[in-house]
Amino acid sequence: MAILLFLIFLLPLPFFLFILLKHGNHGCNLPPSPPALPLIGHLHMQLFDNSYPHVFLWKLSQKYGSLLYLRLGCKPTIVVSSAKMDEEVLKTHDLDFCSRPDQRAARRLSYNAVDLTFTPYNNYWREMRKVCVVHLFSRVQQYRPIREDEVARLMDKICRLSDDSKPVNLSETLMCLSNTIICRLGFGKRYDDEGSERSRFHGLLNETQAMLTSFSFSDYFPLMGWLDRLTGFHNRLEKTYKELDTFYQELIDEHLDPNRPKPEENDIIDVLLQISKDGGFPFDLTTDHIKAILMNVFVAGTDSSAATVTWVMSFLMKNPKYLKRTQAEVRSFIGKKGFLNEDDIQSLTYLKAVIKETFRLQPTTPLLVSRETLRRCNIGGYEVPAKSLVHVNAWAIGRDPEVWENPEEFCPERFIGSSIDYKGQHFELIPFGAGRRICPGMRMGVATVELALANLLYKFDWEMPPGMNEDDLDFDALPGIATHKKNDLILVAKKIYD
Ligand code: HEM
Repeated sequence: MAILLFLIFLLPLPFFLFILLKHGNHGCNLPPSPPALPLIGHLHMQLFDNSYPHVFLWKLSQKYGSLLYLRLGCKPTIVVSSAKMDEEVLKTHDLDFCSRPDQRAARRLSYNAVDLTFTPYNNYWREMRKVCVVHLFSRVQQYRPIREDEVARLMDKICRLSDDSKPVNLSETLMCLSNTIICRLGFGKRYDDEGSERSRFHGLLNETQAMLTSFSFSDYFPLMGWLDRLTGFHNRLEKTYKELDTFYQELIDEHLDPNRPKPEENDIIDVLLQISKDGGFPFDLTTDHIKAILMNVFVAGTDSSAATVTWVMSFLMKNPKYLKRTQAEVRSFIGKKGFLNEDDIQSLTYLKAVIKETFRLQPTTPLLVSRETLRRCNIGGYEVPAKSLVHVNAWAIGRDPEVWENPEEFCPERFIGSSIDYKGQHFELIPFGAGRRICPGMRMGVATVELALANLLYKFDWEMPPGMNEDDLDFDALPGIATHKKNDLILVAKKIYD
């Protein structure tokens, strides 16, 4: 089968050569690049390297520089790996770099890019971003009761496990927490922990993430898109699309049911249906648009916060000195409170420093900040072709030796008294990206991370399961859009008071 595929792949060789010549160097001064193979360019390199994509690209940048050129099939690709270069790309030249690549799975699952995340930069994106920021992402405070209620329920669940001397699978419980928060604020539903609807949602989310990160021939060899049918990519994508579409349609139908009780707080579907009814959007806001935005909120909003809290807990367990210090700060409320709310958290400067340090160090896929150049431009003395795929490697930037002292160390103190934050003004720390496309859900994401983490440390002491110690903690990551820990983080919680 593999040989057959390879032969089929070689058939349109003349077309390829034509395209390569068309997209070739043509004497332009491209950034440094490793040697490439004919046709596939550098696509094979990742295949034969066992490292994670962020580590693999970082290693290449150490050899070729912080602005690196790769050719992935027919797609010119730029990799950015230093604070200085990402400032060039995300600030100085943001307008040239603020589009998104047209990728097959993303296009299909976003109803032909009528969403916010996968839409190219144009007037439509600007209007869509405005509507989403004003009506959805600014509602951080309105959704505060949902976050506080869900974190309180999580604490109760961990208390019960602690009473029964059972270990806590933090990776799993934190995923459940952020899924539940998104389901409640997205479509006003709270699924049972073990119910079939929850596993349906979870399964759909995993499949969507898998499709968005799977290899498709059409993304790198536009004339070979038909090979996606032979590899099974096409059928899998269509199946995922149909299942997701049915899921969204059921939710929208429930919201349109005149007998539905009026909710206390409008969820995202309510808000979008209202905008569509009022005509408050310069383009038609159809059901497809609403479904596409829901996909963005699910994909971007669920895993990332859960993954971050799990990484923070892993780093703290590995570094007990910092765990104790964070707990000491959080526990200044003892005797006054049973639960820390979002007001209490504002004063927790050390906890915030720990979160920043985790953002700097946690494994992050370079896919997260994936852009496309709108036009040909000059960066750092090099030319970047129009329609280049751009990967900004936030993880590599977090260890840029020009800005970080001892970049390998976990040291939250580096942020105490420092003005550096992750809000898009400091290009050495960009977990949420920067510039026009910066994550609009940052405040929502951070609110969940801070609240969950503060209460986990406030209410419990944490230990490794019996027979294990901190040397058994690993920091292996899973590939995906949000980078999760490969092995679940399982710890024992000890209640510090009743
Ligand atoms: C810890 C949590 C989160 C992290 C680390 C994160 C990270 C990111 C990053 C790196 C980008 C790409 C930015 C760029 O290209 O410059 C992004 C975009 C985006 N994020 Fe987040 N995010 C988080 C939470 C959320 C949440 C909670 C939501 C929604 C409820 C959300 C919605 C989005 C959307 C819609 C975009 C695309 C924006 C556009 O293209 O205009 N994110 N996020």
